Amino acid sequence: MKSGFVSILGRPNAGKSTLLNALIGEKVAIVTPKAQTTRTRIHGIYDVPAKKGKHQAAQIVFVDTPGVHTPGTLLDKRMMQEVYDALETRDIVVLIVDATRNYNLAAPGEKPAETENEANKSQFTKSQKEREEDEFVFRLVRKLDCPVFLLINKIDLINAEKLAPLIAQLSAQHRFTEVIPISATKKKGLDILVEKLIEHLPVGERYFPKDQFTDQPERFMVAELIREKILLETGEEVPYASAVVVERFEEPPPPPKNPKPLKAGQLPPKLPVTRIAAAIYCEREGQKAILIGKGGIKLKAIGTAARKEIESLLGTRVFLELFVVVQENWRESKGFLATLDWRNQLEELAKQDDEASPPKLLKSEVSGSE
Ligand SMILES: Nc1nc2c(ncn2[C@@H]2O[C@H](COP(=O)(O)OP(=O)(O)OP(=O)(O)O)[C@@H](O)[C@H]2O)c(=O)[nH]1
Repeated sequence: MKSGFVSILGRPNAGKSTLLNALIGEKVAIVTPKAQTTRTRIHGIYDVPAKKGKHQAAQIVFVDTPGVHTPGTLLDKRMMQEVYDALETRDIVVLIVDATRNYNLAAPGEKPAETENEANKSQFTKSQKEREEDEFVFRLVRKLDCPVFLLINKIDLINAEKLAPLIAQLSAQHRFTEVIPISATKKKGLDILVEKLIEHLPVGERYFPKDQFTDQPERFMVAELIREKILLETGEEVPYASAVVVERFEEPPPPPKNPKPLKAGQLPPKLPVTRIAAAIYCEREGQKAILIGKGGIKLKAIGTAARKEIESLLGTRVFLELFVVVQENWRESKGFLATLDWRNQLEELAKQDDEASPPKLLKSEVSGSE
């Protein structure tokens, strides 16, 4: 069989996480219309059976990455480090671009052209920044020594006649191994993508068990689902200044192995309950007030929406308690950012298990529960 790592690279909002979820067929990464939704590398594992006349069996480990952007805060720098790490440990890179955007790129090796709209300073800054970031992404892929695919995403949103010039323009940026137009939401072009990826993957054994679809443990997916609802429910700077840490995750006891058959008219027993407490961190009192909302209405909306999804993820009922904590300037705190990293949290939990003590609760203030 074939196996290997495929890193998904692109600007914020290009559709990386949507593509990952579409390929895996499960919600592995959260998706929102807001840029910079993804903050860490996330592995989605796709075990593909052989298809006669098309491809052999394969295990493709897709690595979703944060969107490539100019770092402002220390958090941004860490997000970009996640991108670089994903580029180092890969067999293939897929660069995903948004077909609805305009690309005004300098040719490889050429100095970027001057921006056209100097009269409108805010417009200037935005388009200049976007162009610089686009050019940076293409420079990144030009340094790679592995196959790089260009995926032109969101083709469901553009007129067909726009596609050929876009392909021609972007193909001039690099000698891409494949250029494939796709729609991640409509699942268009994904079969050919998988087929071509398998063609270019090395021969090798599975990296993960056959039935595993992500390396991300449940409790961290739970934290991400809560963060997704914060992103969807709040505006302005709140989504970017928020972080979620699951502080308590109490699974119900396993169901009896040989349950008694139900008697006529007897209702099935209620699903067991998972008890979860999570802290939502923000940077300022004002953000905390927004997150809680008048009379706790916002926190309740976040909790309700998150609970529903967590229940379907875990297959149990869920009691979800949310806390809002102000941690000033956490995006610039090296120590705090390290504790947010779920891989570090896993190590910490493993240590606590060794010492047979209950999971440590971070200091937090109770603000609402669902
Ligand atoms: N119409 C359409 N929308 C898409 C498609 N792919 C993604 N989107 C939308 O684009 C937005 C961004 O998608 P994400 O998957 O979160 O993008 P991302 O590249 O992971 O974003 P970051 O986490 O910011 O790096 C969401 O609103 C998606 O629903 C597509 O093929 N067609």
